[in-house]
Amino acid sequence: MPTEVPSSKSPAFSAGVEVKGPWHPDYAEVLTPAALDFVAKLVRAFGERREGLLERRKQVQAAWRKGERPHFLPETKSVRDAQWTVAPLPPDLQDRRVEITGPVDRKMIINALNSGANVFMADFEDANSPTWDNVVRGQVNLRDAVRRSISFTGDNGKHYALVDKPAVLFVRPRGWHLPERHVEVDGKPISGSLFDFGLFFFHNVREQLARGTGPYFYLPKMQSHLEARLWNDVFLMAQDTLGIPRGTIKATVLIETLPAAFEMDEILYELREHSAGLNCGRWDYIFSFIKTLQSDTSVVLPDRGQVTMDKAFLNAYSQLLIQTCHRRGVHAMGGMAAFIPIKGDAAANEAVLEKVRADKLREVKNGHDGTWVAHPGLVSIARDIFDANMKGPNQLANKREDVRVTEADLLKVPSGTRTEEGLRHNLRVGIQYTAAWLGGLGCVPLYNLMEDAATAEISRAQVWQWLHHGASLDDGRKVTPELFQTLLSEEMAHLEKEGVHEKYGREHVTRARELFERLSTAPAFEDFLTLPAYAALDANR
Ligand SMILES: CC(=O)SCCNC(=O)CCNC(=O)[C@H](O)C(C)(C)COP(=O)(O)OP(=O)(O)OC[C@H]1O[C@@H](n2cnc3c(N)ncnc32)[C@H](O)[C@@H]1OP(=O)(O)O
Ligand SMILES: O=CC(=O)O
Repeated sequence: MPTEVPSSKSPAFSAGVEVKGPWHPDYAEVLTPAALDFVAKLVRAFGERREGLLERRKQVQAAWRKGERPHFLPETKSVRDAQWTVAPLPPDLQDRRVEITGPVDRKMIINALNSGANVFMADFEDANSPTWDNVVRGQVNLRDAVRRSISFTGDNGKHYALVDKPAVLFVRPRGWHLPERHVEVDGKPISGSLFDFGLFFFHNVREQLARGTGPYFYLPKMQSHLEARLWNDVFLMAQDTLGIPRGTIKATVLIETLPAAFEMDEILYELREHSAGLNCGRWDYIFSFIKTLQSDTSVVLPDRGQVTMDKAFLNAYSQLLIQTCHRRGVHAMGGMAAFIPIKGDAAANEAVLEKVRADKLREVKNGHDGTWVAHPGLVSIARDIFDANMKGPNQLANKREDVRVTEADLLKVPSGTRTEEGLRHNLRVGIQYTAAWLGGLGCVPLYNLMEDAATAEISRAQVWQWLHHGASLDDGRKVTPELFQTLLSEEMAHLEKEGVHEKYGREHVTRARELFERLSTAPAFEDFLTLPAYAALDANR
């Protein structure tokens, strides 16, 4: 949680490097002049290219709006057809059967590293609200975690420290679209990705190598292999600058946008010296499916709860991901079941665990090499399924040559119903999550599900889509602005009764409602919820 930020002076940074955020003495551990020089070097080398790629996203989206569709690229056919494999992986990345994820909160980092999972992915992206304090303190926490000196004592006196064999650490920096406005280089806010990656790499790479592990990353929300090429070039410069051998960094790319699913080979190829495979980021993928095909009236999805991994388009993408990774000799990671344990209701809890088991069983049988869980209470559930069905450390030998996935398979619109309750659920979840996020919490339990930026994006994108296309509900009514306003008022009253205003702060709920309403009713689809939300986030925290 954010802590009070006393005012004290920051050190002098090099010319052109400015820290705009409030200063706390604890930050001095990571916001050193040398570390920020390193980040600034990356920003100066790659900032413009990043901006160009973000501009390219806009142009490509404009073409999709006019009816073009993502497709396998003719110009990279030779990459897809050729025989090549990615560089071998270090020993501690051979077996990744269970990975836990979570925000960069100090207590949660310790809990996750101690959870018994093979890997912990510390998340500056979907599970983190990027307040200044969260992102800097997150770096302090990870620095201490890498050195195994991290500890924490809760208000209740409970003390937390690391076990002897913690999980292997991965870090997910923010996606290319997100800025870090509290640091400027040459008068411009910098990239959140380069800030998160650069600081972590600078402070920890040597310590990690000395401890027999390495700098491992998850790379989110990429839309093309050109964006992967940018990451690869960042890695090369980062390693060269610190005198670290090329290929030391390993990164797993989340395939969590629809266009990226058409460029999986190409993404692995760009990163082949640094690749640690691909992961099915299913929640963002569903969001991206809506976003990419936003203007197509025939692509109006059913209730969020019905868009499950057995739907044809999701099944096709996960099978193609497994086939692609195994052909290239690298791990194909499964995704996140959003279920979390239910307290105080044994039967409901068992039902949830059964759903998680079924999800993990589907993944391991398809050939995934590991999977994600959102909560320590699910580690053993996922492990038992993978232990029983995956005999070696991974399934790289299972080439899945039987898989045939076409462009049409990846674009197949899922069938199902749209209901008033589905619409209400999206309103409740979208507004509550945004309120929590504005208060500094990037991941919250809502109605027995883990909700983070990716799942909230689905909720708000669906509301926009249903309104924009005047979608029909199962009872024959159309989703009109009037119906939206009626349900929104009722749901706000419902949230008040549930105590949400007290829990997340009245001001945050009010701002979340305003934001949600504006994005839902806007004529044009907003690319990311977190961009306008970042503008609404208190810059002094
Ligand atoms: C779509 C995607 O991008 S997925 C990746 C991003 N999402 C995530 O990483 C989800 C991470 N999960 C979470 O943040 C949490 O599980 C939540 C917010 C959903 C629920 O958290 P809580 O309400 O605290 O759950 P609960 O009360 O059951 O937690 C019990 C204990 O487990 C800990 N815990 C829960 N989830 C995690 C986690 N993912 N990592 C570490 N510790 C955790 C809690 O801190 C708590 O610890 P304590 O008993 O020592 O106080
Ligand atoms: O980041 C993961 C996802 O499912 O989205």
